Amino acid sequence: MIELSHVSKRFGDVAAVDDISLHIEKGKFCALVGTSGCGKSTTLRMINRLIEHSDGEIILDGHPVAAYDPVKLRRRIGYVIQHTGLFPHWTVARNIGLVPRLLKWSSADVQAKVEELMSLLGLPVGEFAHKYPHQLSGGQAQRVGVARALAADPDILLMDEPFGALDPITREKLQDELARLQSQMHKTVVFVTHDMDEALRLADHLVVMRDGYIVQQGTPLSLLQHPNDPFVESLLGGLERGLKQAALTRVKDHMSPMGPTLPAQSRIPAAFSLLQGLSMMLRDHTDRLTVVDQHDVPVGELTLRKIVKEAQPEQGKVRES
Ligand SMILES: Nc1ncnc2c1ncn2[C@@H]1O[C@H](COP(=O)(O)OP(=O)(O)OP(=O)(O)O)[C@@H](O)[C@H]1O
Repeated sequence: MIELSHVSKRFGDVAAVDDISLHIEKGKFCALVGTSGCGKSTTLRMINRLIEHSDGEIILDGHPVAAYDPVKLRRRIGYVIQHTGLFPHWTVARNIGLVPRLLKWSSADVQAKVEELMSLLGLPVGEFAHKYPHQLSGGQAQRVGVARALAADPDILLMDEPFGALDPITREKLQDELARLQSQMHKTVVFVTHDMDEALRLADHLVVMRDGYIVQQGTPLSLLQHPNDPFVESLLGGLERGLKQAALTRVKDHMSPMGPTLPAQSRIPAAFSLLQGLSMMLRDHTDRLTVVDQHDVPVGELTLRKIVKEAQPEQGKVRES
């Protein structure tokens, strides 16, 4: 658990972070979003004490960060940045094993951990263990960066624009993989991004910052339903807010029981989103879909009427998946 209480950071006369309070529960994914220079990276770096805060208190697992030895603190917190920060003259395997070696793990344990993480992140050991960073694509280097951050099995992972330098397709792929890893590992993640779609896709808790302070925070769906400020509304996509909300809402939570009429021909898996349902209706020129489970067995139906109804803020439900 991470708790920031009335935290500020001044650089001379500049208030980079101004009296922010934030509670991040254990195992949750928190995304910090906002325009350039609003204090996102400073907030992140105060958590692992790369930057010391000027005021307020930052608590990790019940203890103020100020009470930890900064070097030991950083070894137990994973940290991933945009340009990986890999050592260029070290192989992939050596880069990933850095922190376990510093923690004096045995070489057998380091090697086992490195191999486990490489396969978890889709980097076949035989192909990549002995490569150097300059021999990797941007996406592969970023995977190595994530593996290195996870090597000592930290409870907390800080990620500063980790996918910011990647092309959109690689970026989306790594977002999917991070979501998959998080569903298995349940780390407490603090993730900085400029990209609202990335934040909406990954976060349990979304924090919108401007000029050093927090404008609004909550679940992605609650912010989409009730932005409290024109700045938040425009960051959330203005007119496209309804579509983003539909993208976060699962068919299974809003389908109706099978009706007495013949099932619709078009079928949608229950795990898909209402946005995918809407797209399928447009493609198939229909206002009704049969919802199927993972074995392709019909379990309900989804109607256009229901999607439109769910898009109303009063009717929407907060996402729990
Ligand atoms: N070491 C420093 N010395 C002086 N000012 C700094 C320092 N680091 C950051 N700042 C200032 O603090 C403010 C917040 O910077 P920060 O890097 O946290 O913003 P950010 O939201 O992460 O920006 P970006 O999205 O562009 O990375 C900016 O005005 C920046 O110029």
